[in-house]
Amino acid sequence: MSEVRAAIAQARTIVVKIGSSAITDLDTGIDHARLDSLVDALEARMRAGSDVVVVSSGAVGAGIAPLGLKKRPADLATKQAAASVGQLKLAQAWDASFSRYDRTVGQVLLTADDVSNRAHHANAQRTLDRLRALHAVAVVNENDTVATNELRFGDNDRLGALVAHLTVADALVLLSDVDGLYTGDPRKPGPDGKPARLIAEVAGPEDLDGVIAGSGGALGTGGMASKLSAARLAADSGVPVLLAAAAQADRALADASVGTVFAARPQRLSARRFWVRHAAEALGRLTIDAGAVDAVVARRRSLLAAGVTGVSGGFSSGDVVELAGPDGVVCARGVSSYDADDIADMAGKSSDDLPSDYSRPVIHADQLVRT
Ligand SMILES: Nc1ncnc2c1ncn2[C@@H]1O[C@H](COP(=O)(O)OP(=O)(O)O)[C@@H](O)[C@H]1O
Ligand SMILES: N[C@@H](CCC(=O)OP(=O)(O)O)C(=O)O
Repeated sequence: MSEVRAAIAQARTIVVKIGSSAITDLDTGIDHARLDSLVDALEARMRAGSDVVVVSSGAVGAGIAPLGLKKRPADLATKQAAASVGQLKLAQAWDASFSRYDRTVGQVLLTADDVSNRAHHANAQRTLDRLRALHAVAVVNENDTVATNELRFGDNDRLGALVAHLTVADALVLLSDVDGLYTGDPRKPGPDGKPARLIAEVAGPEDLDGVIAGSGGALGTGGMASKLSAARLAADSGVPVLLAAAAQADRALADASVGTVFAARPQRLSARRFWVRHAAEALGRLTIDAGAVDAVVARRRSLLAAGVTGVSGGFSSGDVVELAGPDGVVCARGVSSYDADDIADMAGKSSDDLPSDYSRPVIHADQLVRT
């Protein structure tokens, strides 16, 4: 067995994210039989000594049938109404299923701000830790009914990876309706007419060359692209990932012998750099010239005012901003040393031409993370 599979099989704390398609059905809502067999596998893993945190999608999926809707709603208000009906049913279903084992369940609904704001972050972390200490299973989802389009996690694969970071988990398991990562969408033939192939292990980004990450099913949100970016996020925090079918949850959780595994980077990013790169909301953008892109990306230098060509957003010093090159492509994120208005005045000026109050770099190298 590969080292990555062994690490996942032996992980002490494990976050298991379950996709909508694994536990809900458009016509009938929650599939209780499938949920029960998932809980059987989760309970077995807990009895073997692991702490498990569940990230469960399915609120919108579970609300569709009770509201008499025919398909996953596209507009925000109906999606939120469906989530409000469905989340109640989902939490009840998890509770009922775990109660077969006398196991207590706690519902944790997070908004993006709970993770991007460092003070709230500590709060969410404490709640998850305390539930774990009290031997209750946390069932986490996005607080869909209050989240707006601008401030969302985007999808629960990302939420799963962020929760893995928050709980300093040793592994993240993504359970879906597909049994792993394929070279292309397994529902379609590849560009060469041949069927897509399952990839057993992704050691690094080079193994993803040529892979086509397609969209999801009728109930899923992000499709394969969101799973790949969640795997990258988890890798940055030192957490290996297993992507497998929910129907194979027993094997996925018992010995990680199915699906696709993604290796973690050998050294996890520090909590601060992880926050700058992945968790914080960028409150503005600095456009920088080609020389500054080279300094920041290739030479890992601080960003000086001379290389800034444009400023957007109403951010303050201490906020996270994106850096984009002349082509508009974001190349880094960092913590700004100044307010947006000050940078607009400083832009393009060399350090010698700036008053002494403005002698610090716009973003210090220690506060910059390449994307
Ligand atoms: N390269 C790929 N490998 C595997 N599945 C893929 C790929 N491209 C697209 N898919 C589709 O992504 C779907 C899973 O995404 P999604 O529906 O969002 O799942 P979930 O609800 O579990 O989050 C699969 O059903 C599969 O058809
Ligand atoms: N928070 C949403 C889930 C969004 C989502 O990412 O769904 P999925 O792609 O099925 O994991 C819900 O509970 O319906």
